[in-house]
Amino acid sequence: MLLVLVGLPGSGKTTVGRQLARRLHLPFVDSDHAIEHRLGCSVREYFEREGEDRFRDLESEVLADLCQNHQGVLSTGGGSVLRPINRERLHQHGHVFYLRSSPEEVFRRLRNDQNRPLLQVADPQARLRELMEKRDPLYRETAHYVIETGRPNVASLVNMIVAQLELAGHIKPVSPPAPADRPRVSPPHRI
Ligand SMILES: Nc1ncnc2c1ncn2[C@@H]1O[C@H](COP(=O)(O)OP(=O)(O)O)[C@@H](O)[C@H]1O
Ligand SMILES: O=C(O)C1=C[C@@H](OP(=O)(O)O)[C@@H](O)[C@H](O)C1
Ligand SMILES: [Mg+2]
Repeated sequence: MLLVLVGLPGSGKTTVGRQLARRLHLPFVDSDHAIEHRLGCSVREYFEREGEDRFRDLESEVLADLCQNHQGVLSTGGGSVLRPINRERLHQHGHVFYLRSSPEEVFRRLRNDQNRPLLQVADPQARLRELMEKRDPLYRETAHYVIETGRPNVASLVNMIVAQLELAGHIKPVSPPAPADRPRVSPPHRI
């Protein structure tokens, strides 16, 4: 089984994907990490040195390989949906979850992050709004499920994905998370 996460940079694909894999006892891979492993340098470095087209070529190759050979959770890079062939492959091989975040929310998270080459511009918030406008339909086209990442923390998002998979009959009901992974509930709501 292949579970795929797509969404804007900063929507939580890497973080949520890793926790989801841990929860379901599945192998985890992030396509950007696989690319970095092949290159021996960071995505940002390669992107800036060789340009976006070269990066997208490599990204397509790595995604094709992972769609064929990886079983478990696959967190993608935010631009994985740009090429139609990637969208088709991901949709066909995986159960795809779109972590849908607003540009404002993502901006708050990534304000001080220098690893996203597309956001190293004078007005990253405007850039994120452009990315959202262009990519939201592409994420939707690729995905089987849309998960709104508004308020929930990482553990709650993992729970939502697990619940969707159980409901669709793709996995058997899994045991509740270990205490450390459980979403925190503030005291007035504790039962
Ligand atoms: N649901 C969430 N709530 C709060 N912070 C989050 C959430 N998801 C991710 N983050 C934080 O946002 C940042 C970007 O997350 P990351 O997983 O790298 O996103 P992506 O892989 O989609 O670019 C990280 O610092 C991460 O800890
Ligand atoms: O949105 C994009 O085009 C990109 C997102 C990045 O991954 P994250 O979505 O994990 O930040 C990374 O693949 C590269 O910098 C390009
Ligand atoms: Mg990531």
